[in-house]
Amino acid sequence: MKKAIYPGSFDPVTLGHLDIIERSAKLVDHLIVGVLNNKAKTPLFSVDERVNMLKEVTKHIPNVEVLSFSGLLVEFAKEHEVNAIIRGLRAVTDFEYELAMSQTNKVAAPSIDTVFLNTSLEYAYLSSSIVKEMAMYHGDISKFVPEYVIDKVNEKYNASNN
Ligand SMILES: O=C(O)c1ccc2[nH]nc(Br)c2c1
Repeated sequence: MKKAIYPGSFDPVTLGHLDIIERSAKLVDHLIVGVLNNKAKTPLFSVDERVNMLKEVTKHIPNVEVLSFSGLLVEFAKEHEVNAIIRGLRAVTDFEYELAMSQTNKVAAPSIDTVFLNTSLEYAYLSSSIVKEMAMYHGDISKFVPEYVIDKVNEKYNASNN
């Protein structure tokens, strides 16, 4: 059984992330979407909120499981006996960091390879940070995130403006 993990912060999940998830799920028997609970950062959404949004927007994909994790990705990957870590590459600028991370992870877990998927061109510019910046200034984010996520993001900024 081929298992992979697609890790990220997903703060919030974007259409770019969902594109990678849908395509990755076709490549393996089971895909874990791993939501990083990074205590060093202050995300807009709690880890539970991010997990719940991902569960909702991936419920149409039967072989996808959404889990959160703290600490090292490779330890979580070993614990779940995955064969591969999947990462999306939007542009050349992503590659330097991703290459360093994949090489580090390979040393830490030689049995686990990192597999890169090119982000679809329509989402190559997209990031969670851009979505949050647009929403902060009440821009239209409907082309950037799944429909279920639109209101969740806007509520965060409408609440903070009151
Ligand atoms: O949203 C982000 O910050 C982010 C970062 C890096 C990324 N690579 N592929 C995708 Br989709 C992607 C998204």
